[in-house]
Amino acid sequence: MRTAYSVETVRAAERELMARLAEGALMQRAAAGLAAACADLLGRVYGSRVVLLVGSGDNGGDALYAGARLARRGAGVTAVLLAPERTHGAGLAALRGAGGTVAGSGAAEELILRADLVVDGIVGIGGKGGLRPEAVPLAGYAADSRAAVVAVDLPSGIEADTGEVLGTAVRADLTVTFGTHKPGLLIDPGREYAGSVRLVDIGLELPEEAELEALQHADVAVRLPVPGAESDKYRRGVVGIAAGSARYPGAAVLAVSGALRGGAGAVRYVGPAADAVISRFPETLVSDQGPARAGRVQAWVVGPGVGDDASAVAQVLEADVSVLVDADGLRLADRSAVRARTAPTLMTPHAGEAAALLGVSRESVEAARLASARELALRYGATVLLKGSTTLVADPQGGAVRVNPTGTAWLATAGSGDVLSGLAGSLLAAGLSALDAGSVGAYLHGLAGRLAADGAPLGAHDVAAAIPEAWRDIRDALR
Ligand SMILES: NC(=O)C1=CN([C@@H]2O[C@H](COP(=O)(O)OP(=O)(O)OC[C@H]3O[C@@H](n4cnc5c(N)ncnc54)[C@H](OP(=O)(O)O)[C@@H]3O)[C@@H](O)[C@H]2O)[C@@H](O)CC1
Ligand SMILES: Nc1ncnc2c1ncn2[C@@H]1O[C@H](COP(=O)(O)OP(=O)(O)O)[C@@H](O)[C@H]1O
Ligand SMILES: [K+]
Repeated sequence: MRTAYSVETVRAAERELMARLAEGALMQRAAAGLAAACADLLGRVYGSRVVLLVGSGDNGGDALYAGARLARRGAGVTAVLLAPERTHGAGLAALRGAGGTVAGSGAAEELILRADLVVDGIVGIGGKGGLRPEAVPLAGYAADSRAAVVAVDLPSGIEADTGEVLGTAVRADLTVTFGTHKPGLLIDPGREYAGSVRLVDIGLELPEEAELEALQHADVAVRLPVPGAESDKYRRGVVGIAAGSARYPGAAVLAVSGALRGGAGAVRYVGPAADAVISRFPETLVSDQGPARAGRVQAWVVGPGVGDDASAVAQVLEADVSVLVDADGLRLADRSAVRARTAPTLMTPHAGEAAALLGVSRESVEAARLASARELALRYGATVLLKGSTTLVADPQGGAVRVNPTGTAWLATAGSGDVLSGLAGSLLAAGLSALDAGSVGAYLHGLAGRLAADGAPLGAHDVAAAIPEAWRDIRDALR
């Protein structure tokens, strides 16, 4: 499991550790890791041109000490100081002692454009409210330069706790982060600015419960439902799909296609698209009765393409089994009916649907994904899977939010959300908790999307077809 902790938690762990270590030891650990990562990226350190962007805090101190290490290995290192009178003194002395130089901000543009490597030490976890005006041009020069850009701890200008980007931020090829990932490195839009992320262990002792968790292959593998010798189709779980309409029969077909590959023993379809479903997937059990009379299931999926069938949504919400609500179902679901449920509920909005439920703009959900997912979970008393470039899954009772690391923008294609709803619903029917079904479903779906796309456009049905390959890839992690 990859985890991320809030700034407050990092600060507390840092204080606790610093009390036991010699002064400056922690910064030396950070700087050593940073310098090693820069050297790896440069390939050849000797003779390379390195520019340090140095702010007024310890983030700038890290950059200066790392710069000193690179200068001792023969790099030409120049520091651009944003606040010369408040620069980390010992760090600056170390750089100068190693042969590094300091340039005024007037020389910054030319230096950065000619550099091989730019080290962004403008601001780290002490930053708030986006880049200050004096730092904005430097981010622009770094973006225009052919130099590799390495961010110290996090790209300056992204909010460490949320991934929000207020105005301009530095775009990094690599972020070298200390002690733990910060939430903003895993959640868009911040994640996009971070490039690849390298974690340097500086010995922080962190609490059990993280702010954010990203499942990895091994974590998913142990959660995948696998039939045993005693299994039969009913014991594996039956998932009911209430989806589709005369206008949108395809949504039903796609949700069923995901459900058939999600580990349930049987898929029961209820709705007006039974002919389309059966002709594509003859193994589906179909019913033309409403969900309340369709026969037993262990979990329901309701919503994809149902149009205005509020009755199907209301019937499903009354069922005493796990329920996944998606798409039209989100619009039609009565909030008090969702809140009154005692069995688990998983809601799967994209940013636009989440915005409508919260009564805010889509842009504000996209800018503050973590807060939006948490707020929705609280309001509805349901687990919320917020879809998009970094899919998040939040439980209503709090705890670590799961962030999905496997997505690909190729998944932004009509109907791929329907496949996800069937898939995650199937995992619910197989017995996973709402948090696990959502996060394991998103992980499989993202990986299937990557495998199916392989760098080229795909259709939603391709994602469903690639789920078994994704599943096998994950299972192999246990071998
Ligand atoms: N925690 C750890 O375990 C370890 C932490 N370490 C390192 O320390 C870093 C944290 O250092 P930090 O606390 O000194 O804060 P930092 O990020 O340098 O920024 C504060 C300074 O920036 C300024 N400033 C603020 N906002 C700004 C903005 N928007 N745009 C521009 N400037 C802005 C602000 O100015 P002021 O408000 O005072 O005018 C203040 O002077 C951390 O990220 C990591 O790199 C490692 O060395 C070892 C282990
Ligand atoms: N930029 C993106 N990067 C990664 N995944 C994305 C991106 N955009 C959308 N997705 C994923 O694609 C799927 C789209 O679902 P949804 O918006 O419900 O579309 P539809 O209603 O057409 O099925 C979701 O799983 C979502 O997380
Ligand atoms: K930084």
